Amino acid sequence: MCTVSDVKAGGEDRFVIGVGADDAGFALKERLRELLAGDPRVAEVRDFGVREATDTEPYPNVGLKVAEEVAAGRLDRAVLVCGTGIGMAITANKVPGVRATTAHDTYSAERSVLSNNCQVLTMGARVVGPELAARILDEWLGHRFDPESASARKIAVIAEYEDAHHG
Ligand SMILES: O=C[C@H](O)[C@H](O)COP(=O)(O)O
Repeated sequence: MCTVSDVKAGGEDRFVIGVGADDAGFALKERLRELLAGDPRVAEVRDFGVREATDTEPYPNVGLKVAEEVAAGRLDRAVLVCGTGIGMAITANKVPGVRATTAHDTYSAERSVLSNNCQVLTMGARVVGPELAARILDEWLGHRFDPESASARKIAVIAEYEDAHHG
């Protein structure tokens, strides 16, 4: 499995993005996966399942698998979908170094990157419709965190706590 750094080493600046869902989020994940596959800002999409709407794999199993890939540097970002997005966010945030957020509007999607440097976006298929979800995804792909920004020192507090308590 090539790592993100391998992709980046080739001068590739586009995202390597993982997607995952549970049965409640399967259909929306499939739609977002297709959008990502056709987006010029995305180099590769890796699908961590579920692969059918009848697969009742608990969402934490999928969320942890994807979040660990982000933490390991094998994914730049990830999109996780469940019924509300909440369970996937709670799950992904258990992995040290991962910042996941649920966003059901474009402003939150923008600030999740620019203020919070979130690598993981979660959405709830029972909360947001497919067209708005597509808009939110498009907004999210359009921003990159600025490590020189004023937000960086605030995020550093989170990282320092993690290192001190989970390092
Ligand atoms: O956050 C949890 C998700 O919304 C999941 O899809 C539904 O979980 P539940 O079946 O425990 O309500």
